[in-house]
Amino acid sequence: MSGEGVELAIVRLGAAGDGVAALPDGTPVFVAGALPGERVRARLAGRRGEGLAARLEAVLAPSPERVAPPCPLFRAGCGGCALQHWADAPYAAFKRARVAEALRRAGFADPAVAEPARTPPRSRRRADLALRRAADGSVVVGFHARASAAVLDLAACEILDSRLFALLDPLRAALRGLAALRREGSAIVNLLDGGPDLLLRTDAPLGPADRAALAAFAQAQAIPRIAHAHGAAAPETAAQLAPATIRFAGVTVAPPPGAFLQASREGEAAIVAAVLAGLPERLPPRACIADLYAGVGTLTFPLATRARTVAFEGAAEAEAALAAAARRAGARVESRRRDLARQPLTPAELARFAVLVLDPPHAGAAAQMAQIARAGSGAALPPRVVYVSCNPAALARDAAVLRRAGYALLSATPVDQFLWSAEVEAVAVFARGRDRRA
Ligand SMILES: C[S@@+](CC[C@H](N)C(=O)[O-])C[C@H]1O[C@@H](n2cnc3c(N)ncnc32)[C@H](O)[C@@H]1O
Repeated sequence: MSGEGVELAIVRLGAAGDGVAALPDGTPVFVAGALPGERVRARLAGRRGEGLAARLEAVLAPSPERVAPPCPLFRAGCGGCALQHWADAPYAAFKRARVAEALRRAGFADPAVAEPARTPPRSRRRADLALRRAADGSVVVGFHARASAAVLDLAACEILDSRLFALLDPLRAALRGLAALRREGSAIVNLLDGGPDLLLRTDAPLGPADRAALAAFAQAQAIPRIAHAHGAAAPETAAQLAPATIRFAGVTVAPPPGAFLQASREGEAAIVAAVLAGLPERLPPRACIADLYAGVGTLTFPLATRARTVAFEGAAEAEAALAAAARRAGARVESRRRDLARQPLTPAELARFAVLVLDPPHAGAAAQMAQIARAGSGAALPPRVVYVSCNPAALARDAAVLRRAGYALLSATPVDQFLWSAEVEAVAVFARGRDRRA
């Protein structure tokens, strides 16, 4: 069947942002670049999950919601964006619907889902870029092409913060002479308060000449820190001109190279605002908040302005950065390094907290949710849960556990942090027991 040309009627958009049609036998077909309501010609290109993938060849009847994509690389297939060709109103409604659908799947019949909090173009302050050395020795720096291992050179970009985009040309020039980059690598760049923090991962070790070149590059571009890792090894600092720091609720944190940050300042602000709005209006003086999957403290320090907060994080370097920042600032924060997949908080541990905040990775918080399920609906559990999700499928699974444990859904706020992608984040607030009726 692969290679066959077909005409398809697109009925909806799938979770990855592809148009979805059905073959006469009901098999779903996923067509990147096609929009709901369109009739398209496509070529079948192999299996994809339960269905088939197809390459878009022509839009025979375009949707009135189709718009000209703002970035020239979008048409070339850059994987940084999936939905630039869709009008803003249906695009925003799609993001909201993904969150509503996840909560419905969790068993909340008519979920109250707010309009998405939006983030502007050119505001992405964290990017994981692929590096490929070309045959002529030049280095391609960019995102992977959609559904392909190829890397598209980022000659234009509508999502990256312009300060990061401006760094790409000098980065290409610096990498051209870097012996440690033989064929391929990656660059994670985080825009911190003092400038871009760069973590380069390459396929050969760094020699003395490379170190000198990176130091000169850092100097010329006012980059506070460049770290390097060879393959999967732990990063080491290659050049440091100034402290690499970022502030959360007035607390200065020194994150490790490549640390997780919310993707944009605006996204972080929207998530923090929704998390704080999800706390009970009045917290008793001795109330304690648990912040699970705390990273370097993006949510912890804002939460600590409202009550004593205990942060749990599995990555050693992130937890150490959070703990050191809390100590220096004298914040109402206790920090614990803990692998929550192997050692989730038990029902007895959870019972001491007035609020449980969770911001798990993409896979969700299955082990932690199993503890909540184990506690049963009569057990003492935190009366309030604030769940920060970056994956509607995981939200659906985890919210279903909360519902069965007696939690009601109070609110849900989608956050569109990954502009023009199909991703959507959300802050969902749940309450139980007396708090449920408050
Ligand atoms: C989505 S990030 C959230 C970080 C932080 N809340 C923030 O807003 O920046 C998820 C965090 O979970 C941590 N994590 C992943 N798996 C974990 C585990 N099994 N136990 C504890 N932490 C884990 C990651 O290191 C990462 O810091």
